[in-house]
Amino acid sequence: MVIMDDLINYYSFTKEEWRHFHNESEANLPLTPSELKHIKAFNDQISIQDVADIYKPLVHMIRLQKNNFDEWQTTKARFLRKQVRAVPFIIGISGSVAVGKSTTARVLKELLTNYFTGEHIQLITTDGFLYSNAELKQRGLYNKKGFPESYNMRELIAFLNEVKSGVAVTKSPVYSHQSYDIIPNRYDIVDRPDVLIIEGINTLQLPSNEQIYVSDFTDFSIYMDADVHLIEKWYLERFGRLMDTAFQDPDNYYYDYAMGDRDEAFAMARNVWNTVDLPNLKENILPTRSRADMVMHKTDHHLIDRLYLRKY
Ligand SMILES: Nc1ncnc2c1ncn2[C@@H]1O[C@H](COP(=O)(O)OP(=O)(O)OP(=O)(O)O)[C@@H](O)[C@H]1O
Ligand SMILES: CC(C)(CO)[C@@H](O)C(=O)NCCC(=O)O
Repeated sequence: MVIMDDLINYYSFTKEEWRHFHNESEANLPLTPSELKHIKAFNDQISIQDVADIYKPLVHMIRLQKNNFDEWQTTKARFLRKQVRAVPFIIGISGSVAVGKSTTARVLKELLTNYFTGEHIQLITTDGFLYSNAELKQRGLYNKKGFPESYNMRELIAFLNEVKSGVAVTKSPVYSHQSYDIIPNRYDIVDRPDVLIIEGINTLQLPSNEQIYVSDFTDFSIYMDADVHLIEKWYLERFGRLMDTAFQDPDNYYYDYAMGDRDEAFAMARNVWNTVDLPNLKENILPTRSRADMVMHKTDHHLIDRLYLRKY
């Protein structure tokens, strides 16, 4: 297997090296109590040291990149004698199921909202573009949820095209982990954001039947990476936590498992990991890693130990 250090087109940094890449004024800005509260509210296990060491320089770098992006959009519009308009900057976050994409996406949203004063930052997940369970069953894909063919990529790309084109009120369908299905007629509204973060296992994929890809719309892409055995551990740990919380709700898809034998429930979860999520990681997600602008590598306790930044 190719490891990232082998790739000649990436800079590789330890956490210690990376944390020095900041702009002095921002580095001195402490995390505000309200930011800390928000971050802890959605994940009380996250390392706040990582938020300071990793995400603050990252947010500063994204600021510089977005400034460049805005300038080029203006220059290009003037060259083409078109009206200058704000074009959303889109950040894609990819990686395995349970590697921590949602957590990273939410931390980033929180920090961007605080540091990009006055700008409108939105976050969506590609989960909403999965086919419904009924449709998946009809297509013989029910046991392939998360695989490239289980998503309506055409709809996802049309959505991103509308967002980039400046269409007001674009609709992103909603997936529920509670019902394990798409919620009919429910949408998240994306309304001309300055930055849109799009999180999902397929944000770096190249579907074979499309001419245009999600990555054609992203301006910065991040791949969350970790050893597969650790990711499996996190998957099962999360399952255990959900067994004690969300699955206790009679409307939850996994309610019967939460009420039944615990070992049996874990055997089922292990089986889903081994037959769906792990093969998907190996066949369809990991091969997209070398297309990312940045790879964040995590180790025990979700701590980030290395970062890779594309040189060119
Ligand atoms: N930085 C972190 N610190 C501590 N725990 C974390 C961190 N990131 C993620 N986790 C935990 O790891 C598990 C998976 O994280 P998360 O739900 O963010 O993953 P995901 O990649 O979005 O997964 P999925 O694709 O299944 O939605 C969760 O239980 C989450 O609480
Ligand atoms: C919705 C996805 C595909 C991606 O977030 C994932 O969380 C999922 O449900 N995978 C299917 C197998 C499983 O339940 O883990």
